[in-house]
Amino acid sequence: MKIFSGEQIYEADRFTIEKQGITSDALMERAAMQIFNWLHLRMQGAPVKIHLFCGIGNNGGDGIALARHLQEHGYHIAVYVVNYSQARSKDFLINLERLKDRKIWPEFLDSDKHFPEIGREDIVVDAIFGIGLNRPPAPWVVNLMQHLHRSEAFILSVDVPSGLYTNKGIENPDAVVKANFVLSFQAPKLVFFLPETGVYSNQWEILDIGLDQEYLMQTENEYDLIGKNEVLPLYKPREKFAHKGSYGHSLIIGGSRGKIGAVHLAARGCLRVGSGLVTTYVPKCGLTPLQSNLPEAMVINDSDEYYISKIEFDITPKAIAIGVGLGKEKTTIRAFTNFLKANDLPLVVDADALNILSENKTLLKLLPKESVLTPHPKELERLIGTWKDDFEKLKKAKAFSKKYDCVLVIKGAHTITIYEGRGYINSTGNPGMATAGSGDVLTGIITGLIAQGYPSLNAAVFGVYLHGRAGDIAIEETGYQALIASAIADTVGKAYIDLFKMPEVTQQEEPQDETAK
Ligand SMILES: NC(=O)C1=CN([C@@H]2O[C@H](COP(=O)(O)OP(=O)(O)OC[C@H]3O[C@@H](n4cnc5c(N)ncnc54)[C@H](O)[C@@H]3O)[C@@H](O)[C@H]2O)[C@@H](O)CC1
Ligand SMILES: [K+]
Repeated sequence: MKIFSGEQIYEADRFTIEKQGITSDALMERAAMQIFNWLHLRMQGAPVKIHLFCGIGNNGGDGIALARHLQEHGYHIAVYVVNYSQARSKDFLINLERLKDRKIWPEFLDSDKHFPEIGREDIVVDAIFGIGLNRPPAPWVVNLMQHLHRSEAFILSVDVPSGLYTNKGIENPDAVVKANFVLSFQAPKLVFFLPETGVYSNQWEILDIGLDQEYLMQTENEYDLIGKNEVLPLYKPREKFAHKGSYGHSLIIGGSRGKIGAVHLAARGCLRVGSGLVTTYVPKCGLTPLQSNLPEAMVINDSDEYYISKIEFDITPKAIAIGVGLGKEKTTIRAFTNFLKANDLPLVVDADALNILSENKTLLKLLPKESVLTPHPKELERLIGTWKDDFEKLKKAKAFSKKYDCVLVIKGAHTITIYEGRGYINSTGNPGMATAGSGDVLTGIITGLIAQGYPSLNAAVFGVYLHGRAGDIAIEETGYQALIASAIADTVGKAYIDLFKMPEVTQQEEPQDETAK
């Protein structure tokens, strides 16, 4: 699913209005109607008090129009205009008049003197700011936001949690509404997926307000949200007359004393994702545990007992992973450097191999084209330097990926894969996956996909998706806390099967009513 910038959404808005020959007010009416339908379907007329806090721009206009529909259906509402500016939008004013025509008189708030009482069981609709926020909210508006939070009422934000910018980070964490649910128009917003801003939109859903499909299809976007529909075209089916050699030989180099498990987990993910053959390259101490616990994997031994000291092998793998459990012994750094100088096979670089690269940046130039690097946030910081907010992080990550022609997989709640100036945001996974070895499994999965002939970028995007989906399926049995990395690897099969499951049929929403009287 495409993610658009704020400007692109405004442009889509203008384009739609012109092409469909409608007014901007009609578009606002669609938006309000969609939110109303969503709420009405769930509330079924329940006598819960709904407090609507509406700004003076179009986000506020959406809220005011929603208030009218709620009132017409007998809901118990209270409407407030958060009067932070006199520059009211045209469509806000049109809807305010419609409200007054129905004898609904909003309360105007313009200081922190009289904030309304809100019960814990009430619902708050946050339509204070939308994607038009362009400067910090006034202090009294920040206080109002805190008042909303203190009420502990359920907060439903319209389009975005008020106070979030679409193109920069947060200046004051108190100046953003923490939404329980966000109903966003037409396309998800990038801020929902970034670690600093994503926490303000706990759950979200997209409402289709009929923006022009042609515009949406043709507009080049920088970020995509990756779900089943996006990965299905990447999937390579197995051939009837294939043999294990057809699906590639993966080599996993890593491990050190006490960290052989990391190699085991990577190899396990690699096997489960379908690599035809998997060989591990480990210090001598890794031989017995690997051979006894993972008989499907072959083992090549380093000459050193406890550390990788020389990387030499006489096989020709189709993909190599390096770094899991590797450690940073001097002898290992030397071996890694020599390996990089000689190697031209596709690489997946993780963990200590990334740390060695960060400390010896000249080595980065030795990476083969389209190598996949899989840093977690701390490893990323060591590679690209610090950042002031997530937007700057993405900018720096793109520049790094361009400079070294590598696919950068930024691991997190929503892992983002960066390549050629674009970002692919993963939608699968859960907090249970923040567990030891989960990243090793991912490294193995991506390597196994490259070995099977997937281009690096596809392997990264698809691998991250499968890894997250496996975690999502696995927690159905284990819950978050008890999920361990080997279970993620062992559930990759179910994640594959799940790719071809039809979505369950959801309840039909009520038909739209676009008549604004
Ligand atoms: N195509 C779409 O997506 C549609 C968007 N609509 C709504 O329109 C919203 C955008 O509306 P607007 O552009 O009017 O902007 P907002 O309603 O987000 O903001 C209100 C206005 O206040 C001003 N402002 C910004 N920051 C301020 C601050 N800190 N203090 C005081 N004033 C400030 C700005 O000039 C801005 O235009 C969307 O988020 C959405 O809710 C809908 O009405 C329907 C169509
Ligand atoms: K809002």
